[in-house]
Formats: sequence, structure tokens, C-alpha cells
Amino acid sequence: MVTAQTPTNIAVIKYWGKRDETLILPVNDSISLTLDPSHLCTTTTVAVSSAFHQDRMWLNAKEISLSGGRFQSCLREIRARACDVEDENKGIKITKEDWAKLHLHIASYNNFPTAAGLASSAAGFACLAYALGKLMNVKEDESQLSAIARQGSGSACRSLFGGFVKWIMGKEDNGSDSLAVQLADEKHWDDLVIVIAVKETSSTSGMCESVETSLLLQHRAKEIVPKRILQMEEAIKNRDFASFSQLTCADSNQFHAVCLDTSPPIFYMNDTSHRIISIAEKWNRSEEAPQVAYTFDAGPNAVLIARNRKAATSLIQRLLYYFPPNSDDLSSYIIGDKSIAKDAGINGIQDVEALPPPPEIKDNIPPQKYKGDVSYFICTRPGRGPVLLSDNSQALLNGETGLPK
Ligand SMILES: Nc1ncnc2c1ncn2[C@@H]1O[C@H](COP(=O)(O)OP(=O)(O)OP(=O)(O)O)[C@@H](O)[C@H]1O
Ligand SMILES: C[C@@](O)(CCOP(=O)(O)OP(=O)(O)O)CC(=O)O
Repeated sequence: MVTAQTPTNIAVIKYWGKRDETLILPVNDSISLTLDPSHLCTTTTVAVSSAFHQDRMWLNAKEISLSGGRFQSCLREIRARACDVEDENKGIKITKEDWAKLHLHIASYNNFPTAAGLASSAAGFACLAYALGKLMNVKEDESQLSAIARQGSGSACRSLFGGFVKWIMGKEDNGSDSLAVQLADEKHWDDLVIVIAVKETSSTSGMCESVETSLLLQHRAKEIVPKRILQMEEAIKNRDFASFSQLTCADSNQFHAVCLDTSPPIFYMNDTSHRIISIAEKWNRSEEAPQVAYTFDAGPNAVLIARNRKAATSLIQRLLYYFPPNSDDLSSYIIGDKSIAKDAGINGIQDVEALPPPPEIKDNIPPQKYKGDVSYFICTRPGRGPVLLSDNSQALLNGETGLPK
């Protein structure tokens, strides 16, 4: 039995469009930032036993079917790379050939909402590939494992590493060169603070329709992204926040423009998303240098990246000014790293009510507030890649029965 923990990630140069739907091969490279797994992560336990009669999986304590093509691809690919496992003390001997006949039990838990626009599929499939790789003594490195996670969900391949990660689209038809590499680890640019404004919605993907109908997508993949990838790599290398912010915002906006250019058009952002963009743009323009970058995936949640802690405290003040909570319970309104709100002088609802309008609001009429339009905020930072949890008390399967605890 093996238990692993894997982070989620947010793309700053987006993946949108596949050239192969089954292998999940993209039409362009993408770059992401891995988020701290102490705030958003998947934990997965995988177990093997000759007493198991079939492959079974439990997600968030409910049994789910493994018959889908994406799960089957991951299981097939990992089994094909399994090696001998021998542990004399535990009396375990499994040969390379045995793995094809043995069945698996898998239990996984996301410490954040599943299928709500927070990239559970990314953390989930990365954790599955990583945990199975360890269980089956797969000798390949994280990049090779990323090519397996990719077949579960494209963005999952980028969760095999911490820090900044690039998914290289690759050229081969069989997908062997479509994998993730680390650009810089999580310590390289650890001033950054991430605030996610969450409005939970179920996610639907219109990626396939975009590929079929959007001319802008073709132009983006061919002409825009290749240059942006180079500029983004340079910005990350130099910790150049002005370029990083400009590229991140422009790429998110272009991805949503592609969605609008799809037939029928796809709208992922809502009024709150648009308001957050305006707040960030207005604030950035009022300062000498950009303080915050924004990016949105296939849903309305805003992912805001502040240049440092000081900017993050100013950001949280602005966000709470415009989007005060519906209830007086701040502890469930700001989750994750609560120290940012404390630094911003926000200890209770009275501090939110006392916040002055942001200085960039020039006219004397206080701007409108949008109470309750954000469900909650998650404060986090750049995070590390997958790890094994060796303490058996953290396992999600019972070692005796092989069933969820
Ligand atoms: N821990 C997990 N282990 C394995 N698979 C998972 C896990 N969590 C989620 N998934 C898979 O991902 C699917 C949800 O992916 P979906 O893309 O709908 O939502 P999301 O990734 O949470 O949000 P979004 O893609 O909009 O950011 C689940 O139905 C399941 O198949
Ligand atoms: C908008 C995105 O978040 C798209 C992510 O798409 P998925 O990885 O969820 O799609 P599949 O490969 O079909 O599983 C941008 C990104 O993460 O790069």
C-alpha cells in the first residue's frame, strides 16, 4: 500500500485545445504555477492484493467507476511500466509479470471541492499516476509519469512538479514527447501570494468545440503562444513581476476570447469575474508597477497572484471592501493562509466594515459593494510537487481489509 499527496496548479499560459482527444495532446505549450498543497491537495492511497477481485476506486469516500477511458489509459500505461517489487521483511514478492493479473484498490480525497472549477482533476490524476508509480516500482522520473497523468487530464501533467512548470506539447503522434518539466522550484519566487476568489460552479468543458470552430484558437496556438512561452520563461527566470503579470492577464483574457469565439460561444466568467478584472486593472494602473496578476480557468473563480506579501495585504483589503461576506463568520470566508488577512488588519467583521474605499477610486461617490457575490477566498502560495506519506495513519485504505477507512 502506498499513499501520496499531490498539489493542484494554475496555468499562467493556458492549455486550450487538443490535437488528439484520446492521448490528450495539446495544440500549444502551457506554463503553470503549482499551489501549496497544505491548502489545496489530493491524497491518494493505492493498494494491491491477490485477494482483490477487481480494480476499484473511492473518490471522497464514494465508490466511482474506473471504466472510463481516462482511468483505463492511466492504469494500462502504469501497469506496462511496473517492475519487480520485493520486501523480505513483509514477505512481499511481486514480479513484473504479476502486475498485469493483480487488482488494485484506490482511495482518493480532495481537501477542496471536486468538479467545482478548482482543478481537482489535475491534482487527482497526478496523484494517481504518482502513487501507482511508487507502488509498482516504476523506474521512470516525474516527467515520464507526467505523460501518464496527462492521459487522465491534460493539466494533471503539470502537477507532478512544484514551482513553475512547463507542459511541452511535443511533436510525436504517440505522445511520447508531450510531457511536463520543471522551470523553477517553489523557492525560486516565493514572494508571490495567491488569492483565489471562489464561486463554486460545476465545470463543463468546451475545448473540443473551440478547436472545431474558433479561428482565434488556431492563430493563438500558432502565432501567439510560442512567443508568449519564451517571454514567460524569461519573466519567471528574472522574477520580473511586471512582465509576468502582463503576460498572465493577457493570456487569460485571450483564452476567454477564444471561448467567446467558439460556436456556440462559451462564457466561463461571470459579472463578479469581470468586476475583479476591473478592480485589478484599475489598481495596477494607479501604481507605478503592477501589483497583481489575474487569471481564470474554465469557470468564474478568479486566481489573483500578488507580487509580494505587502501587495497581498492591499489586495485582500480591496477584495473584502468590494465583496464583504454574507455572514459574520470570517473564519470560513478567508481560508488557507489566514496570516495575510491578519497582516491586513482584518481580525473580525468590524474590520471589514471599517475598510475605506481603495485610494484609486478618484470620485467622491463610494463604489458599489457586492456582498455575498464571492463564496469564499483561499489564500495560498507557490507549492511543492508530489510527496509520499509514509505514516500509515494517513492512508485512506484499511491495511487489513483493503477498503476505505
Ligand atoms: N482525487 C481524484 N482522483 C482521481 N480523479 C479525480 C480526483 N478528483 C477529481 N477527479 C476526476 O476529475 C473529475 C472532475 O474534473 P472536472 O474537470 O470536472 O473538475 P475540476 O478539475 O475540479 O474543475 P476544473 O477542471 O473546472 O478546474 C472527476 O469527475 C474525476 O473523474
Ligand atoms: C482552462 C484550463 O484549466 C484547461 C484545463 O483543461 P483540463 O486539463 O481540465 O482538460 P482535459 O485535458 O480535457 O482534462 C487551462 C489550463 O489548465 O491550462
